[in-house]
Amino acid sequence: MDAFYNELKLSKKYIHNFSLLLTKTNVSYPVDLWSVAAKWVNAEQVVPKYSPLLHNILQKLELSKIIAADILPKGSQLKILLTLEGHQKALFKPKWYERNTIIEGTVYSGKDRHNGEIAAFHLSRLLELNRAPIVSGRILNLDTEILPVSTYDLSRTFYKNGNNTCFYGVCIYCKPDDGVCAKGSFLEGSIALWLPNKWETRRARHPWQRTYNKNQAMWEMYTEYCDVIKKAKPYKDERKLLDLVETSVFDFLIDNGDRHHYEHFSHERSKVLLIDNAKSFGNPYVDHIDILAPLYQCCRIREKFVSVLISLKGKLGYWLQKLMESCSLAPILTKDHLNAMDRRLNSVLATIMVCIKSKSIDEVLVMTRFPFSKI
Ligand SMILES: Nc1ncnc2c1ncn2[C@@H]1O[C@H](COP(=O)(O)OP(=O)(O)OP(=O)(O)O)[C@@H](O)[C@H]1O
Ligand SMILES: [Mn+2]
Repeated sequence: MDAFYNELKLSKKYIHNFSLLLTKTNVSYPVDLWSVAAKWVNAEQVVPKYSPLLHNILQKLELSKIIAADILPKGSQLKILLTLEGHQKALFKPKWYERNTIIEGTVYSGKDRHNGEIAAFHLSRLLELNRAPIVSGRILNLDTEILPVSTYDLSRTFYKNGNNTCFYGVCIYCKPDDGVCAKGSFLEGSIALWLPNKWETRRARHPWQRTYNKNQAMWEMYTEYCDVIKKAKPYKDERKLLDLVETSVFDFLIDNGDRHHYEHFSHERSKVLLIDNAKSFGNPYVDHIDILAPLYQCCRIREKFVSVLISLKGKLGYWLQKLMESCSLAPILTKDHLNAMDRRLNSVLATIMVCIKSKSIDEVLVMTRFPFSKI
């Protein structure tokens, strides 16, 4: 680690105290936790850096009474839009795979990994990005908690397979012969807190989007692709590009090669949000280095983010596991997935080193701390 600090000429005074992320409070007075979470949201982040009430909000997601269940007419994957007591919306993504299932094929193969959605939320905190909606885990009783409060559009997709309750929902890829089945009535999944309506989101095509077919995308053919993107309108202001570089590191660590679009708030200073992280943790023995293309093609990255990465070197799996320990569905990731993240983090740091060696440290690291720019 010292070698990295020395080589990157970063000051060691920026020590990141990851144990503060584990702080919890026992609130003995009534607090409207949904309002607390709503007030956390601003153009730059969805959760604060340290939030002792986060644990209470995660628990509330796990335990709140469900007052309505509906389809979400967006996206290609099966999910349920829930309304929880207190009129809080939440998005449920069902479990399709066991924790140790290895997804073979392309980087975007397979169905959603609900545990990946949970792990990604905690990783976003650990990396101090704080831009992923709050996600916990929950086991739903489809027969008693969902069906009685379901809209017709959702309930008409329910069916039985033996003793198991199943449904196929409404989405681009949702089909009657491709439903998900509970064990009896019980279905595990991730549950994400819906962002407040006043924070309107916009969707943009990711410049490093895959073609999802045998043809190569522009970014796969031209090593100078970043120079073209830098001149395009949304990226002339470098902040968005630096957000996408951070997103690429985040996605490489979780092995998400499916960020075809990204979302941000309509607010002009909005950072890129980390919504939809479920196509992750498919195979712990494979690293898809091309997910890092925004990093190695642009060779620009915020220095503050690099200092977090260095502090996590060799400890990323350990800390992530610690943050996820109190989740009701723990363990969330197998040891192999946690190890894979540490291995991938080393590749990220090596990539940054290569950038610095081929350019210069000042060209690669973007200073964001006072008294530097506001990027
Ligand atoms: N927690 C949330 N708060 C607010 N909006 C959300 C939240 N989660 C998802 N959305 C919205 O719902 C859309 C669909 O969700 P998501 O991307 O997770 O589904 P998907 O089926 O995997 O989509 P795709 O097929 O595009 O990959 C998102 O693009 C976003 O606009
Ligand atoms: Mn998706």
